[in-house]
Amino acid sequence: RFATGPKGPTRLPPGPPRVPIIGSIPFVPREFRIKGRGLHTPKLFHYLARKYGPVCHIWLGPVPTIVISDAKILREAFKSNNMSSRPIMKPFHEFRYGSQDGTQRGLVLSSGKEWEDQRKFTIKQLKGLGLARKSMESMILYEIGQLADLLTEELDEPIDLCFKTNLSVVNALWMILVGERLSLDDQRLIRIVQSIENVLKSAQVASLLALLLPNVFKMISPRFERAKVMFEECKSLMRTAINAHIASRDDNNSDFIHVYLNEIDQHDLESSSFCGEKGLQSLEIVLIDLFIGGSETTSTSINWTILYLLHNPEVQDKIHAELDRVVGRSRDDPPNLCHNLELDYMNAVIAESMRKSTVVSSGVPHHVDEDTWIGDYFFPRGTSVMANLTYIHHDPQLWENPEEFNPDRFLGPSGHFVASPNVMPFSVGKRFCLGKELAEQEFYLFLSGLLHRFRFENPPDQDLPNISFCHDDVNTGFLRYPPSYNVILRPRF
Ligand code: HEM
Repeated sequence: RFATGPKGPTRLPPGPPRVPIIGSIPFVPREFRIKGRGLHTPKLFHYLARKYGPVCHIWLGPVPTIVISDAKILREAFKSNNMSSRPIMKPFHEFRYGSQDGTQRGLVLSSGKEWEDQRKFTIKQLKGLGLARKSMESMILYEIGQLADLLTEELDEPIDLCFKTNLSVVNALWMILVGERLSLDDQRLIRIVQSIENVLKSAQVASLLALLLPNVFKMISPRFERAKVMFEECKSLMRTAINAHIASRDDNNSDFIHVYLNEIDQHDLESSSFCGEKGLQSLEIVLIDLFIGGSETTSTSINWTILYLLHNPEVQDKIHAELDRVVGRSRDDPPNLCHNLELDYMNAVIAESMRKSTVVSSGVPHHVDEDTWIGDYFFPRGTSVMANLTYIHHDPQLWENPEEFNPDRFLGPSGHFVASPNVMPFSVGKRFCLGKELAEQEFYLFLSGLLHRFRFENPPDQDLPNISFCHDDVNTGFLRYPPSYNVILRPRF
């Protein structure tokens, strides 16, 4: 396990004290502990960064977690091979065809050669399936058209957009991965979206503690059983889709499941994660990882952006003016990927929204495999490492008035969009989000497509929810959700 001295791992960076087994939890100030829901991780990590500096630690149970809150150090650290695996996450290996030692199938929680092989294959296939080709774009545009038509039936009245955008984003992914187009009221689609939502909501970061004390957690927490049921539901949906592909193997088919099954056929070495039954299990979990990784993240980012626009109507006016100038005002010609190059203000709004919302607020934990120095900071073997992305996105040394929603910070002197390396919602380094390119394209196409068709307004009787970071009381989980709100859609033409 970790490099220990008589009092635990040697040379940990600064951090709060701890007691045996439950670690630093008793020393976490009350304001960051939310009854029944665990720790408010984004706020707690902010507090740790301010109190203990850019690299500090906290004991979440019996294992120390190092929290990196500095953009430069994070880039260096996550570039290292020594920090690109995941901590052993028992008891979740039980859901994911894992072994007793906690190793598991799939992309998000696997490590070593299995992770490398699965990641390399998935990235190659996502590209091959058309990320760079027209087909992917037209699939997403079709979904946006469907969503816009559905929303047209609910114009001029307050609606909650979240579930609808989520349905649409999952449907686009379903088409890309499974090769099947579902209608937005298809009961299967609704079940998939609900199951993914439930898995994510039951997997709070606070249950990190649970991961670290797996047997205690399993015995006492109803959350574990709930998460297990939800995950099994997702698995059965994926297995049905895989079996349907196996039953009708068609060489003209080029969706993800099809190419993965072809890959399984190429492997007969038992040690390979693509071999035989293990390959089929890997495919199931990879699909779930892609759906879980790619659905709520994208739709939640869209929902944050719409809320920022309700707070800043002048920003929405500028977007509309730019869309009218670059794209025009015809329903038959929605914004596409070529327009993106000319939509500087839209790109600035997206970057600012990604910065402010940071939907995956602390990334996914990494594991230190070998003692490692990053500059002056020592990372002992066996510790977990988390990226304090929300803090980096609000770091006053990087951002002027970080609480302000100000897309202009990403415009150069001639009004062109200038990206910043310090906006890192997809994390950085060896393990950065493998869906980044797809997510960026979807986010841009959905947002610009909806804004092309509609104007978003705050219902007259609704007080806009407070969105400042210190008022965020809802977020204890892996994802940072916006507070719930309604919106009125007005047609633009
Ligand atoms: C706005 C949308 C998204 C955001 C903000 C986001 C963010 C992230 C972050 C922060 C990580 C953790 C990286 C790390 O461990 O350092 C991650 C991992 C991952 N994401 Fe995304 N993501 C998004 C969309 C997507 C999409 C569309 C997909 C796929 C369809 C996807 C699939 C994954 C997978 C499979 C991983 C695990 C990668 C690995 O462990 O190697 N994500 N994402």
